[in-house]
Amino acid sequence: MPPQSDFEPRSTLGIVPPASRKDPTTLTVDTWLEEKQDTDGAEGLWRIHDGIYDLTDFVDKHPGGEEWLSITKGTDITEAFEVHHIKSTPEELLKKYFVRNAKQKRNAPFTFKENGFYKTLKREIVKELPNVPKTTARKSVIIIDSLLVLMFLVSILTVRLWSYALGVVAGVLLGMVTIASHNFIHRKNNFRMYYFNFSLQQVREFRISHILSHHLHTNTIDDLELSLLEPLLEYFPVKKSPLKRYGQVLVIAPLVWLTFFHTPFIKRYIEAWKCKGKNLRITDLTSFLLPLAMYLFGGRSFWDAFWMWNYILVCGALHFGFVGLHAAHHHPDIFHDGDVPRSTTDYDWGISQLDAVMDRKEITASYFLVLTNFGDHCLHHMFPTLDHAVLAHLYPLFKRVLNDFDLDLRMVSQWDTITGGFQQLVKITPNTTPPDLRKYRKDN
Ligand code: HEM
Repeated sequence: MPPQSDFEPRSTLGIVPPASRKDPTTLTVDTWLEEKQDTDGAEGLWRIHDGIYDLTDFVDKHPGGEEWLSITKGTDITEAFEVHHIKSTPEELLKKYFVRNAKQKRNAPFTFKENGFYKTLKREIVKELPNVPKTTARKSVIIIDSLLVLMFLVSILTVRLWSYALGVVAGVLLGMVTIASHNFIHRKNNFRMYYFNFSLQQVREFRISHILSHHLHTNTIDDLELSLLEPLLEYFPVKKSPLKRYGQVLVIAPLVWLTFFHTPFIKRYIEAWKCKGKNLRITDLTSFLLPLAMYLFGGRSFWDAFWMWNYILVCGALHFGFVGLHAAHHHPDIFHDGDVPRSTTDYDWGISQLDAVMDRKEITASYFLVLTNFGDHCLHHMFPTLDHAVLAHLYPLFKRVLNDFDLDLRMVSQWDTITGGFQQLVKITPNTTPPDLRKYRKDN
């Protein structure tokens, strides 16, 4: 493993972060992918566990889409490979592309042992899936499509009636559509994933920062969703002045939520100017369908529609930012890199997810809330290609496997994750013991 440099926090998991982690002026999803090539020991090809694979001839044939493989060339895709496939066909196919054993140790301590927690749970899920009614996933489609239509109608009415109150409703609908579209981004390309672009964010960037980084190395120094918030919001338990600790909670956090949609958009276009548009996609144009409809059917000038669209974006960003950052990952009892981990050499990836997630009782109780509030978070992290409506059927089985391994899914209240998020922001002392999952057992 390459030596760790002087980053703060030093990863207690032994992960070497990308070189530009501490430099917000250069850290982007693209520099992260590029710099992973220096730390992952993939020898210019694709690394899975300790094998090097040449997937060049397979990239265009990949049933999940070409993009997943083309953007990850030169990196370690172990976790991505393990969690995005439910059946064993990809493993069989992979053998054909083996080139040699890797020379370097993996830059992460996560393992997927056959009899370990994650692989056992996956095998049980494969057995259970045929019992889930085929029509289950339709529920998600009906909800997201209805929300989308409502969002367009309310946004147009916001301009027609020139109502800032209605703009707040349109913003909340935009936030909900954005969150619900996340259910579709983890799979092979499909048109509903582009609903995400109405928020000015971009599917391609999200697939890197959220899916390939945050989902796989959650709350570690390699989690781009945390690094991209720094130095404004620091969720890792690092040294901070009192001004910074409380300033983050009272002033900076609300400002970050308000600009959650505009900031990545502006950064993307600054980057596009530098790289001659290589980071842009024709599908990004979907972002502008909402303001176009507001202008065409709103009955007011272009600038009026433009102004109201931005107002709706800010309201939607506030909703999305607040919900997203208080959904599941931040609480003093949740593992953040810098805390003492469960293991630095043989850390079952599924257990690392249990350590980095808390689910919320009120949200899990309603499927509408699950889809629009990043619910069923732990199961979704572990099986991201399964529709959220399918995940709802898997809880009895999940609980059984958890019991067999004497593990727990921490179920808390929404209030706990909101207050926990703020407590984590002011926290400066790392936890000296690994997460105690049983602490919340009585609440289940
Ligand atoms: C970065 C690594 C990879 C990612 C993120 C990824 C992602 C995906 C996704 C999202 C799907 C569609 C699943 C769905 O919509 O239900 C898929 C399907 C598939 N992938 Fe991959 N993949 C990766 C690497 C590979 C590799 C290396 C192979 C084999 C050499 C492979 C073989 C397959 C096959 C055979 C399917 C269709 C069958 C199935 O879903 O089990 N993938 N992949």
